[in-house]
Amino acid sequence: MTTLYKVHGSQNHFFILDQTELNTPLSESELITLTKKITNPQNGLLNGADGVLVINKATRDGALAQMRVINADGSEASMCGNGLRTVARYLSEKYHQDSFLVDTMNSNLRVRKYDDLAVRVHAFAVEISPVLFNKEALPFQNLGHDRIIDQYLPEIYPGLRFTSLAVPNPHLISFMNQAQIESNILKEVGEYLNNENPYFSDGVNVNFVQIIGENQLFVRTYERGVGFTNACGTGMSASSLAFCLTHPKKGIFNQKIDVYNPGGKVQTIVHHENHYYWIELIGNATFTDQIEISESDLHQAEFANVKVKSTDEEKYYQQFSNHLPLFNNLQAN
Ligand SMILES: N[C@@H](CCC[C@H](N)C(=O)O)C(=O)O
Repeated sequence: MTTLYKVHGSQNHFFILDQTELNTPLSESELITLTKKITNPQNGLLNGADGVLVINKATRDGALAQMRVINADGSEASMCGNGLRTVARYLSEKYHQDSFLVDTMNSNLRVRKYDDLAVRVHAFAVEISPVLFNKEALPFQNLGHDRIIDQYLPEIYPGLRFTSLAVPNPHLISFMNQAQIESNILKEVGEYLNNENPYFSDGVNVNFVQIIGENQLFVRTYERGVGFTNACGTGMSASSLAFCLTHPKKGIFNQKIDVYNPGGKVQTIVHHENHYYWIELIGNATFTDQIEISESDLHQAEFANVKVKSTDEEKYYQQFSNHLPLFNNLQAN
């Protein structure tokens, strides 16, 4: 038997699979089949999820373990901010360390245990980097720009200004008012750019942002490989950097920014050091369920005989999020 964990960061839900605990790790095709099946909101396990976070032995020196991110559609993402917080917690409890490096697709990233946000709402802070703006890194084409920072892009949506950056997964960000953020525009743009299109050939995570006040944002995300999600950690981090760059009177470098989302709230700190940007993402790492499954059922993505044990952490997370202020009709509480 082995154990899977159902977890969330700001209600961005994942299953954690620790391949180092298995006698035979899942093959690539088994991982994709498992992810597509277990994350399905209708027929998956525990109402599905946005992806599977896979833990392997580290491949880079200095890291405690490797994290891979498999999106719900079976594609692989280079990073996942909300997911990294939950993996950081898992590894912290497994190896009894509070501060360490996690090996991700492009680099080792720093993670550290953070003060609980409320009673039984455990939190971690994680590094989001490297940050890239060039069109090859996203990638984007046919837009007439090498970098997109606060540009009108009528090809994508008339009247909106966009900023695009990779952290290192790709994001397209637009600042807008409450009516626009609550409208159907995100669905339209997100679906268009995550299907065959002339501009973002690998798809892109689309983040629509409402400025609430100084160092305060609300972010709504259409996620590549997933669709609408309650929260996207890399998206909220990329949006915070775009905020500091394009609205410097309200978004301040090196200060905490409150980032609200339909699933709760995180905080970010945008750093600009030696000509490099990096973002610290701070938020909950909530473990809702522990799932016992036999290795052969795991290899076959068969869930009929699993044993699920729920924790009490969701109740405490709900108490925490019920006390957050409401800014629009998109928030869950
Ligand atoms: N929700 C994640 C981002 C997951 C990756 C994304 N779907 C992609 O393909 O880039 C987060 O919390 O950062």
